[in-house]
Amino acid sequence: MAERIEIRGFVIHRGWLDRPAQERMVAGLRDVVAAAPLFAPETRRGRKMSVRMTACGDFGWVSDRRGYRYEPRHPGGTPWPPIPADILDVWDALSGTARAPECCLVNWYGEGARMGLHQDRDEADFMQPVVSISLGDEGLFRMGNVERGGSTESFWLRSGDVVVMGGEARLRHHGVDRIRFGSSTLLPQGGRINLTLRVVR
Ligand SMILES: O=C(O)CCC(=O)C(=O)O
Ligand SMILES: [Fe+2]
Repeated sequence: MAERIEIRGFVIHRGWLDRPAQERMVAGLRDVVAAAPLFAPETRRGRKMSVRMTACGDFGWVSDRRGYRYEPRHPGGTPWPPIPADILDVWDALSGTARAPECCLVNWYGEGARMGLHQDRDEADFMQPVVSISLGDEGLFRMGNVERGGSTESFWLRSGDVVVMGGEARLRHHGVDRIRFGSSTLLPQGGRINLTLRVVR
């Protein structure tokens, strides 16, 4: 059984996926990335984010000088590939909602990549949780408040951990300060993959 840890309403299912399940998930993601190549999103100011991204499902999240938004197509023009069944299984087991996820955002953290503190608020219904799956290298996940600023708490997420951001945690600020590059042997090239499942509309 995976251990359940709750910090500020973020529910961390420690070790939810065993190693074979993680390996199968990574294999499925290779097909996703082949159909929808990773890209480096640009902020509105024209800076490249350090995390590389792609998505699967009905929508993917894109960020460029026109702003942040969900789109039904990859920046290359093709529709996003479907969400693999084993990823949907995690949502079904842990989301606690009857709705199906419409987006699985794929974040790839190489050496030195990070994600600043932010809220996930481009979705229409904040009653729907975001379910986050970690694969590969460990990442230092920081959890803050709904308002900007104030105290934060951090937790090292490991490969196979799943975080459910729902209820009071849904609009809390969170981010990834850094990864421990090379701490996991799951991805031969190193790095960390984070998947976030979301209901968009
Ligand atoms: O990489 C993570 O663990 C968090 C990712 C995240 O917060 C996001 O994609 O919105
Ligand atoms: Fe987020």
